[in-house]
Amino acid sequence: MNPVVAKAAESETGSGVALDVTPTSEPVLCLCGAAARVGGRTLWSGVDLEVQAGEFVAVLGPNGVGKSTLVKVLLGIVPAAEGEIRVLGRRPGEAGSRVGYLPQRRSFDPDLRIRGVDVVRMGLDGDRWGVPLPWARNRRAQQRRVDEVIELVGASAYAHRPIGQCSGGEQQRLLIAQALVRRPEVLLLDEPLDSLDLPNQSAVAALIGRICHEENVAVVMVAHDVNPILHHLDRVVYIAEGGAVCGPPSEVVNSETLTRLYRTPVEVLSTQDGRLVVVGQPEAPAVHTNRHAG
Ligand SMILES: Nc1ncnc2c1ncn2[C@@H]1O[C@H](COP(=O)(O)OP(=O)(O)OP(=O)(O)O)[C@@H](O)[C@H]1O
Repeated sequence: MNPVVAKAAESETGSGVALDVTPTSEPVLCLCGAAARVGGRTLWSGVDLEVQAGEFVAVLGPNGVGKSTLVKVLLGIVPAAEGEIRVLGRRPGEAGSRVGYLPQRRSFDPDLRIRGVDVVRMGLDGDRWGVPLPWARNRRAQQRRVDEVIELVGASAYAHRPIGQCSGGEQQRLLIAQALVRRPEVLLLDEPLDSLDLPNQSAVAALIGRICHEENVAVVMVAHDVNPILHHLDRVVYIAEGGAVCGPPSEVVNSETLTRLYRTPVEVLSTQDGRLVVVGQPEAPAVHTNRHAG
């Protein structure tokens, strides 16, 4: 269930057996025997997970099982009921801007005049109510970073338009830019593909995969549908009433494991190009309540 972190290779020497320990980096996220309880109810327990820098991990499972709660536990918004949680070697909530967060999607009012570039900038100075830092040198550096991250997510063409006039996919890229603007080492994304059409789902999934692997950012992403992200993923965490399973997609995303976890027949098919397709996975509801706030 838990990925192997420490690797020790035994090598024969003339006088006996020596331990040649291969150095491995510290995991950026670590849950050990973690449990979450809300409203007096245990949502999940016994969750073991380690995430390394540059790994893309999806949190999957049916509605209401506690996927967003897992993200909130990592953020320190919801305290873990049991177990040990470390985020960049510290307790949840203590790593500050080293952790980027994109909450579950809220749509922007079409009449909202604030520009995409301003929304991205709020990732830098939102805690100061968008009032820029006074020093000109800092302002220039901030502007450069805002431009850079907008370029990174491919939003330059529309970043100066009012965000309410941008499409759902464009808004989502700008929000990802906002979450990235402080160069986080960990990015926590709560259903960033929700309510996007299929081409946008795969474009945004590819963007997140690229940021994760090229910028060495550890990404934990809550998702309902594994298909758009499957071929970018390093690991998945499946939570269901039957428990939680962590592992590489091929070990977790298979008919037997998912049928057991979902307690309903789920079939995983393999396409000619080696991609997995999940069929029969319980659908997300058409309407989401806004209980993710806070
Ligand atoms: N503060 C709270 N008090 C009581 N119950 C809560 C609280 N927050 C969440 N819950 C409940 O905990 C359960 C898990 O919620 P969570 O949002 O983590 O699930 P989820 O797997 O992300 O769901 P979805 O797929 O529908 O987004 C839900 O039944 C929810 O109603």
